[in-house]
Amino acid sequence: MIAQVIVDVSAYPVDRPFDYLVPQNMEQLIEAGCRVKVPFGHRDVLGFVVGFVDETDVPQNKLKQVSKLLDIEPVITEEMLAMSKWMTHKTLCYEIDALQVMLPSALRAKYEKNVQLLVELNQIDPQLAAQFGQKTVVPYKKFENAQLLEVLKSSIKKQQLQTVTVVKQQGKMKSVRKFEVQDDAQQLQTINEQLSNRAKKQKQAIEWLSNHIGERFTPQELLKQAGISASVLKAIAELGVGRFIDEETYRDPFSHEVGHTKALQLTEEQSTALSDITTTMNQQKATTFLLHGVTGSGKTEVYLQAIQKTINEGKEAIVLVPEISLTPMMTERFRGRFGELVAVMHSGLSQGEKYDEWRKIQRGEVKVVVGARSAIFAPFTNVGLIILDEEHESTYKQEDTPRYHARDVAIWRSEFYNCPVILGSATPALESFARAQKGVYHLLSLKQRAKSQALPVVEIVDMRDELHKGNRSMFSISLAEAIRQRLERKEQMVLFLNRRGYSSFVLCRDCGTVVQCQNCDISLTYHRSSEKLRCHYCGYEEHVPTECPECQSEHIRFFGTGTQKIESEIYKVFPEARVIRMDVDTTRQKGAHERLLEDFGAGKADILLGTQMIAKGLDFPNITLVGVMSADTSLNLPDFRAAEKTYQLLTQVSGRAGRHELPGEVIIQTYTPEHYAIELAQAQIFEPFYDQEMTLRRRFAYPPYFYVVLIQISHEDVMKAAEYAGLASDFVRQNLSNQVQLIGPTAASISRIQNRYRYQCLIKYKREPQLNDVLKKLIKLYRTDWIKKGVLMTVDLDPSSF
Ligand SMILES: Nc1ncnc2c1ncn2[C@@H]1O[C@H](COP(=O)(O)OP(=O)(O)OP(=O)(O)O)[C@@H](O)[C@H]1O
Ligand SMILES: [Zn+2]
Ligand SMILES: [Zn+2]
Repeated sequence: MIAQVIVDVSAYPVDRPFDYLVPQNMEQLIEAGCRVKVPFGHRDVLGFVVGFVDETDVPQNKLKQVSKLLDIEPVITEEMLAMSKWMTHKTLCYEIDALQVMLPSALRAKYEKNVQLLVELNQIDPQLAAQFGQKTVVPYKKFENAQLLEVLKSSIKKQQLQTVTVVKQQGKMKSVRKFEVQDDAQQLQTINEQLSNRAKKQKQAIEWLSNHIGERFTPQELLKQAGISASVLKAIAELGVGRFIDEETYRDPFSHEVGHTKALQLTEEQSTALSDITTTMNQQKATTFLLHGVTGSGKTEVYLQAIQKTINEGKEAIVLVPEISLTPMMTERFRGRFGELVAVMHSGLSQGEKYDEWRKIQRGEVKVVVGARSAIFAPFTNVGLIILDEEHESTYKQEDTPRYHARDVAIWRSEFYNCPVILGSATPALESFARAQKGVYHLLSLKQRAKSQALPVVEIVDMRDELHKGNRSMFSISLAEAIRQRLERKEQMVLFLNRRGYSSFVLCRDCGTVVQCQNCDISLTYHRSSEKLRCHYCGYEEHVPTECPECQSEHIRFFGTGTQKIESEIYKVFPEARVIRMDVDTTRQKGAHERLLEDFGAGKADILLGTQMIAKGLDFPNITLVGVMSADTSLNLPDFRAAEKTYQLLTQVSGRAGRHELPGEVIIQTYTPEHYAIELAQAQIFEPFYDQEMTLRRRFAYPPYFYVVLIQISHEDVMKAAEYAGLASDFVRQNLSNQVQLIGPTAASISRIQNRYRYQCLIKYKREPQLNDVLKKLIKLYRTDWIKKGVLMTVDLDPSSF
């Protein structure tokens, strides 16, 4: 028996299956999709068994044996093996990368395998039973050493036993150091009385702590709440007032219970959409739906009821949400409906937690997975529905190899299972809407909000006028007035800071010029500590200018985009306001995201201030005002999708207002009110924006009219980078048809990153049957030759920006 193995070595000549002899004692155990260890060169490497052959061209004396079988049940299903072939072709990656991306990182890391007893000991094979003794979980190694793997495997098939894998956590369990006040009030009093009156601070501390017996605090909390310093704390701990402990912080991925929800009575539009979807389910037809519904139209309820049907039929559903914001609120809505049947997968989970969720999916213990991009690889084997919420989000595209788009994987899987895909959004990607227009996708529209509320009224404020009127504050007169009203009426509001693209930059308030790096096509970042502007890509620095390089105005200054700065400004202007700030700083801690939103939902603050992470998915009844501090920051990105992204963001964030009974209002502050993306976001109707943007895409030959491929070449030597970029583009030109538009080689929009010069060529094409083969040959050239000369090349068949 000969196994074909893809080995974990990313190098060109290795990107194919290798033949290995399967030792006799492994023949009954090994299956396609199992991981193995095989000798490669002078060492053992990890590999995946992808198939078996009877004969091989490898001469007998060169044929090596599989050294170790790592799984007796496959971790990669037949479906995934087929998918990895497709992905390798579609994204031009190594097959090993395609296989690895489908597995949780725990399966690539160190782990320990155990075998667990599921039935009474006397029900299983006596040889196996002997290994257990008094225990119910014993190391897998014991069975391996006793050469019992075949018996074990058949016993697992009968569900008498199961393998359980414990990830060896890198580093220790996470914990925080806390002070636990002892719980004997009497004793505290005694300690206090015995203390000399001179130890005033210690006495005060003990008195305060006497009201908190048995409670735990971090030293920081004690300092903040009771003014107890570290040294005082140490002293009283020695007296026996309490003790320091390490409290475990990571537990359940869900921080609390969720109440159960029932299916809502659907609106007419919702039920039409749902019935179109269920019809294709009944017909077992792979159909991709674009569910285009205005913000607050109740797309989620449509998802929930479609999933219910999927579960009723004994099938499974995959729900993707963008990593950035939806996870806590969204997962709650799914858990509220489907309870224990839901697994979650997002980057906030520890490696071990992720692996546990993955196992629940693999064992079929859950029926729904809600997760970020990589959850599209959930190892379900009877998928009945796949949903991509906010399908336009660029995070669905992986920017590293394998450069796959979750939407493409979803459609591939739906064809495998003959089930529907729902792409949902209020602001679909242009590509998706174009496909729906052409009938490739089936368009479903929700034009009304679920409770037939009006969309909020949007006002655009020209910040240049504000300055000319003498208002130097970061709040326009309109926005300040609107905030004041909400505070009076005790309604809630969202203040949104568009930080996509850059953090803090210098902007001329007269003409709107932003100071850019002289080497890179990117704005410079302001650094307060050194009072300098620095380029985050190439390191270029300059002093903050005193006048505008374009119009010589003196009104050029650091534009305070930091949320902290806005927060302190709010407190200055509205001292009574209660603010919750949500940005990378305040959400770093696990669970912080949920907690802040919960507090806001419970009315503990008037203003939710934040960045991208608050733009979507929020559904709070009391929000009646959304303020956008500066709309245009994302328009300056070197990206053909900059306008589209800005429009999407503004529409999404506007959609947070007035979703329930109270009407909503939106105020968008901008320095470029005349830009169509901003003007059209005011109306919140997608089609006019779509038409206008499509006109431009056609004129400049961008997607969706043309497909694009981006080839990037980098080298430490600028001449070499240019030279190889030239070779790459010549190669493409000579081998493809003359219908292709080739742009470049040019210096990349960010021309140097970390001392590597970057050149790029852009291929635009409509139909090019040879494309993949030609690119494969180019990659071969690179992997066999150029790479040795210090060149790095990447090929992206669907770049999201360039
Ligand atoms: N049929 C219905 N009857 C009553 N309320 C509904 C119905 N469908 C949805 N809702 C409610 O309307 C609100 C908006 O729905 P939902 O959040 O699902 O909209 P959405 O389209 O996903 O919005 P967005 O894209 O803006 O996040 C929610 O509070 C939801 O509970
Ligand atoms: Zn630079
Ligand atoms: Zn200027």
